[in-house]
Amino acid sequence: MIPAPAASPALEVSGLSHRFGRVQALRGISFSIPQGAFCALLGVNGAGKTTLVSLITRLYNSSSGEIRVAGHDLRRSPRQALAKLGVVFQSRALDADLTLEQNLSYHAALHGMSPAKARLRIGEVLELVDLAPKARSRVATLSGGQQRRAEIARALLHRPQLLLLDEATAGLDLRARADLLALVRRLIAEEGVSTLWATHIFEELLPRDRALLLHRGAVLADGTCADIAADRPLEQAFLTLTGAAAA
Ligand SMILES: Nc1ncnc2c1ncn2[C@@H]1O[C@H](COP(=O)(O)OP(=O)(O)OP(=O)(O)O)[C@@H](O)[C@H]1O
Repeated sequence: MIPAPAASPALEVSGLSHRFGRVQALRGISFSIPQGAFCALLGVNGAGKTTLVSLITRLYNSSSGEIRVAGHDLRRSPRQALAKLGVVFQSRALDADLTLEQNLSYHAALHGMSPAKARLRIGEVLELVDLAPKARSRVATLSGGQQRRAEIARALLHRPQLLLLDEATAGLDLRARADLLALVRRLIAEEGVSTLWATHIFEELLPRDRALLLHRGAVLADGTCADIAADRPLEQAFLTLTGAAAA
């Protein structure tokens, strides 16, 4: 294995394509996310967001192109690349009948951590997501927002450099959404974790946030929300851009 250069971007995607039978879901897309950055992934239904997330998590193999996580090529060094990746899926990955601590111990063991290391790290991640007092609570007894934070704690166990969140705030109330987003922004600032955040909720984004707008499998815009919005509300810019591209 060739060691990754120290200052590699958290994620580099180049010339990535994928097709499902006759449907070309991604058409040679390229972009990169530097270390310690937040990037929103936007696009109408069917734009290719889930396909992109599935290729980065190696659920599917791409037909062509390259994905590098923290400098590690996902095809040639999958173990090293995936070790740098934490994922929060839309669906739940924690067992609701077990306590938070039991769930995290199980996932720490999957990452090959010794019980002693796991205990330490579980304490750290629960502090990070403000759930330390809930360690012995069954996941089923946590609120929706707490459960999403617990999922983030799970995703952080192995100290990833890139956190991938697929509509992590879907179904949460306004307060829980704001708290979750504040947590992710704190992780970026304090832990240097980069984030790719797939969302349909524009109010979550700040003008300075980077956004990648996918449309029909291609990158339609890549820049700050302020640049993409160009003096319009972001939502209106999104509708105009995707409408014009569809015409
Ligand atoms: N398993 C599959 N088999 C066939 N076609 C698929 C499959 N998964 C996705 N597609 C097609 O690939 C294209 C991209 O879909 P994808 O799910 O990546 O979009 P999306 O941006 O995630 O949409 P949404 O916001 O609805 O989740 C669409 O045309 C979709 O119909």
